[in-house]
Amino acid sequence: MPTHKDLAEARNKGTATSSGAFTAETLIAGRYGLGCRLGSGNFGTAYVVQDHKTGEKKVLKRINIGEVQPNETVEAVKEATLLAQLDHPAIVKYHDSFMDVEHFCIITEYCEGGDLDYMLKKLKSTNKILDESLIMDWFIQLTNAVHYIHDRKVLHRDLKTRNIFLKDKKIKLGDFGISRILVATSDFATTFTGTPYYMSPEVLKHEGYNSKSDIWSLGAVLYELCTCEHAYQGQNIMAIMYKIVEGHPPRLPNHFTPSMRYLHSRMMDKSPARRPSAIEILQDPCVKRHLESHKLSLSLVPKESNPSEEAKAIAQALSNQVPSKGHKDQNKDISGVNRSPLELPVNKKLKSRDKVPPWVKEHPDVFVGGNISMTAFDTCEMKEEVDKLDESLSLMEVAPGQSSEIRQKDMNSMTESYQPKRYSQQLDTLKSSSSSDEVKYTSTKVPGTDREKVQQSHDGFSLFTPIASERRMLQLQNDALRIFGPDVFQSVYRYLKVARADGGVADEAKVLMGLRSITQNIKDCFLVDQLVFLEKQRENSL
Ligand SMILES: Nc1ncnc2c1ncn2[C@@H]1O[C@H](COP(=O)(O)OP(=O)(O)OP(=O)(O)O)[C@@H](O)[C@H]1O
Repeated sequence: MPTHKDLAEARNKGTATSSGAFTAETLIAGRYGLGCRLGSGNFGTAYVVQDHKTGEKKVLKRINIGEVQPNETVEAVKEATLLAQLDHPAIVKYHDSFMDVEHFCIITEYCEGGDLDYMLKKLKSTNKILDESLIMDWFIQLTNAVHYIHDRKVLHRDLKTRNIFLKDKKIKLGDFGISRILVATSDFATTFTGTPYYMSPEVLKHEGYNSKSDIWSLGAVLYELCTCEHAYQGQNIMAIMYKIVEGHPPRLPNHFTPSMRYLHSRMMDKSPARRPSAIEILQDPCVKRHLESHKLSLSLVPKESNPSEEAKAIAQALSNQVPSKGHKDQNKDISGVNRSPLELPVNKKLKSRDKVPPWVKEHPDVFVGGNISMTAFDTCEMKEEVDKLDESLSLMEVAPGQSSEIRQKDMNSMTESYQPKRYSQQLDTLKSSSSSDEVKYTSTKVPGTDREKVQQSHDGFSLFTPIASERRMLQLQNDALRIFGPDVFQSVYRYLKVARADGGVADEAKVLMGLRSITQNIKDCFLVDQLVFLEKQRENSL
């Protein structure tokens, strides 16, 4: 099957790829002729299809969901229908969705220019960068799209250059809502999918996703447009996560105008409250100046339809859907923004391997989600990274004495022993405090003290609580205990606690060597690594 690159090359040469021809035998849903494979992502495979009704080229995303319950199918299609209501020139149009045996299929607009990630990598390889004026054009189109969805109380949640496409030299924000449909059912999993490069500090700390988290990601995309580099670099995913949460946000290089650099610095402010909203960005002097100088003011900012009516319709449709058991407030994002009640159990394969550990069975009230699932983040990207590190490590020549010296030193300095933590008390408090959608303030008990911490929604749009973080820690703890057993888990935990004590900047090769001395199952050590990371964030916040 030809890839996107083959397609692009064929396009440039004005030829068709051999398997790019549409054939009658592969007519899908009685309407779409299967064409070239564009590529595969975390959840499925994308193809170019030809719509036999309209003659247009479109994209088919085929997601293997295994066996689903009929009601889940209905919910998925309902959700997709709602997303189809979004209509904006800078958003990839969502046309259709249907079930095809074990696949959930989504039909979207085709963007022949490919994605920005691919384009920027190509630019980088030829040592080129984009012109500031073009960057501003694209950035404004993107912000416009983000403003459009936020206006309708919908979050993107997965803004990244791989989800931004080019069509007729215009920007299209794509995979819109795909992440809403594709992530596993557990609500906390939704904050931890995909690549970490664009994730805001609050998302990585599981403090909640809100509209300002999309703005952070938009800032990371702007950085990439300006430099052809990710905003954060690191040896592996954990290193990147620590940098995002504990380091200083990156700044645009000096050759960009001060006003643009300043705007970008506000978008990547670690405090969500201080980040501008999408409309504030569009009103920023730097944006206005660009629009004026290019006489683009009206053409770039589309005429609004009736956002509040549309938002109401979307909210209404979502609230008609039955939330999953145990998720009273599941339909509402903590920011009050619509989120899918569906967050469909698409990742059946991943979920099925996760058996509920006895500890959870004994405490069903604690485990609100009722199921345990690894997210795409855990299973795909992180493991890919570990594989890469594993490969590079196996090629490294290490003097035998060296690793044992590290092990001995690190092990000797370990004093903390792992006590299985029970998060139930905090969760009970939090559950009751989060039951109302109108809550603007919430108080939580600080573990181990009789103090109460009051948290406040910073702009009336979002409410940060540590619920998701607590749940995530519980999930990680149980998963790791189940996989490693108590003894190995304890050793891995103690080792990583020391290794990450300095902010996660330890030499990853050394860390891996140390872990190898404890277990051969390096991949799953990252469950413990995440647990240590979240515990550290919690300690820092107390
Ligand atoms: N609407 C579209 N128009 C043109 N190409 C597309 C479109 N949607 C996806 N593609 C291409 O199809 C390929 C697979 O995309 P897909 O969205 O399935 O995964 P991804 O974006 O690479 O990863 P992820 O799972 O993280 O979203 C990518 O090369 C992408 O550029």
